[in-house]
Amino acid sequence: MTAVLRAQGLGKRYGKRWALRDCTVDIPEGHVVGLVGPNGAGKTTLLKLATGLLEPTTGGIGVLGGRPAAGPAQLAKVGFVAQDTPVYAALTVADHLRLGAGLNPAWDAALAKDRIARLGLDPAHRAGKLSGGQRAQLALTLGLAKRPELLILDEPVAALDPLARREFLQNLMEATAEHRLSVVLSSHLVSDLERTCDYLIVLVDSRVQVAGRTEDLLAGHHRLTGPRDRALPHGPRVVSARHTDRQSTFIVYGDASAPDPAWTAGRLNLEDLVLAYMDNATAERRTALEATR
Ligand SMILES: Nc1ncnc2c1ncn2[C@@H]1O[C@H](COP(=O)(O)OP(=O)(O)OP(=O)(O)O)[C@@H](O)[C@H]1O
Repeated sequence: MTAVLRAQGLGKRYGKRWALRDCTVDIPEGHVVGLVGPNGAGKTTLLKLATGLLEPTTGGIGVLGGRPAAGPAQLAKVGFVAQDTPVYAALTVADHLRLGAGLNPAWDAALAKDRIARLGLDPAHRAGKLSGGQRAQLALTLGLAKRPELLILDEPVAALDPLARREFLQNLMEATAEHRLSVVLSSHLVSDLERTCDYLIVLVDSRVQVAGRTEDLLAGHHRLTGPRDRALPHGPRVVSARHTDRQSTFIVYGDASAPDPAWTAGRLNLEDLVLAYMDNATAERRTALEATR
């Protein structure tokens, strides 16, 4: 199966500071991939490397078997909606659709027209006069109507109200099922990803913390709760640890069927899992900082 995105030792540095480092992922096609992480984690950097808007400092990245932005055929296969959902302020909604039709060989005029009508956008309206959310919807319509094989969306729902957010994510899932579309989208909101994404990448402090199919990740991680003074069973890898005076709670990856009855194993939801990896990265940063003092 073709990898929709394959990165090997990928890194991007600005001056002395790494925006992304040691990124090795291999994402199969046909997924809605959620890229989640806090502000400044490196999400936009990874997405821009995938679209060819940035060149790597180290390593390499392949998208749908080609080099990002390598030529017209590669450009036609990948749609990208940037974080600020750029549109041309002086052009009308209809102008944007005409532009899309002129620039994209696989343009789906019916999809674009239908989506604009369903959103209640006036084709004669100038884009500069649309609300932030309406501009985002216009940019997203252009991305979908391009009929790419891979649609890359940087924070696509940030400007949308809750109803529009749910409808857009629903549309995305339908489009992936109908048109062999793969999607990579970034978000801060795990609740959005939980409903939509079947593949997850957690990025914190410029490094990929974990990546994989969400159902595999959820099946493989557990919460182990037990007395503070009791040793943790051997086997599973500890992702994060929290302690009170009497009790310890570990998020672990691996077989958590502990023979010691003092430990209780529980399942996680996606938010617990993401927060555990963020927690872990924060604790590591704190330890590294303390070591330099
Ligand atoms: N052009 C640039 N010059 C210098 N540093 C940059 C540049 N672009 C990004 N960075 C830095 O690289 C790091 C990663 O930024 P990036 O925009 O990829 O994060 P992000 O996860 O998308 O954040 P957010 O969720 O806030 O959009 C940050 O520390 C940022 O300050």
